[in-house]
Amino acid sequence: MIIQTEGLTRTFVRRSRGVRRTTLTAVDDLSISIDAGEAVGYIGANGAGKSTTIKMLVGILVPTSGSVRTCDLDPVRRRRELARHVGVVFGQRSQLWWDLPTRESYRILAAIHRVQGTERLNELVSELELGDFMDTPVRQLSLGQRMRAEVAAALLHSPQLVILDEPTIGLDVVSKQRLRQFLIAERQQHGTTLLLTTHDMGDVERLCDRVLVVDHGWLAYDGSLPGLAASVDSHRVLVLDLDDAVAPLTGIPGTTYVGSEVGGARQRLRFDPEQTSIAAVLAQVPGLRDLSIEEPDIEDVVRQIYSRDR
Ligand SMILES: Nc1ncnc2c1ncn2[C@@H]1O[C@H](COP(=O)(O)OP(=O)(O)OP(=O)(O)O)[C@@H](O)[C@H]1O
Repeated sequence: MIIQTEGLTRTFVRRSRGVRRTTLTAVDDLSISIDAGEAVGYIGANGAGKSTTIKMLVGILVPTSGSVRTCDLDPVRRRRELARHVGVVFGQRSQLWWDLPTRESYRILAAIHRVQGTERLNELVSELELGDFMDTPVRQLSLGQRMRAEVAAALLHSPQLVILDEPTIGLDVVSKQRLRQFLIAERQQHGTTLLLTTHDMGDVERLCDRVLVVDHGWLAYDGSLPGLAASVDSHRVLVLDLDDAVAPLTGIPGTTYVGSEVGGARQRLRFDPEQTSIAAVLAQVPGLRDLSIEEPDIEDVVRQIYSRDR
């Protein structure tokens, strides 16, 4: 097991107007297990408790109660040893030296982590396409270049676990794609475990085979991405193209009429796969020319989970 938490909880005491104290539970009784080689998306609204969890996983923050083990170590007591097994990328914060040429940061990091030889660095430079700006000071890099450089910095010591906090924030489509492809390949080649927080559902769809949703500090969902869609009211929608414009197709069992276009020649019906089958619905549709199915939009699904009351 790479990450194991049991009842992990962290509270913060806040003073309002200097006198009254309120206690905020940022992470609430979190129990999760993540196996070696998994790729897990950790998602939740702003302030849901994602960063607080990550800080406890890497030993920056001490839990109020409960237990946590990362790479089989107690992160607070064995923080330095843990750093050898974990790479962390914080989208907003840099671990590179701003005024030095990019390559110098790698030289320093290689010394800190006692990385022998240049084989790993060469691999990262080639796969993340860093070659063109290795001699450029970090502060002059574009956001996309810098993010790739950050990922290389976090992975230079070949960590077992890579934690990425908003790795694709602000990146253009091509840079996002490149970074995602790199992470997929890194995981395949080295069996690296990935844990990423993101507000970009594309990251989760492309990179993760498991998703954890945290809501006000507690775990609202743990499972696959398709399962997440099924866990809320997210029925699929049948889009029917008909030979002729007809009156709204209301009243087909197991379906709800959503709307029509082209004067009624295209109609949308929401259906619940547990109540009816597509075949049964189509048997009642006159003059069907074409058909498509709209899957639930994952952003909508997540929005519904966030807005759900506890
Ligand atoms: N050092 C602190 N002192 C007091 N409250 C804190 C502290 N750190 C975090 N919090 C509070 O704990 C809650 C969880 O914060 P956290 O940063 O973990 O959320 P997050 O899910 O990472 O949010 P975001 O998506 O905005 O990064 C928030 O209400 C935040 O204000």
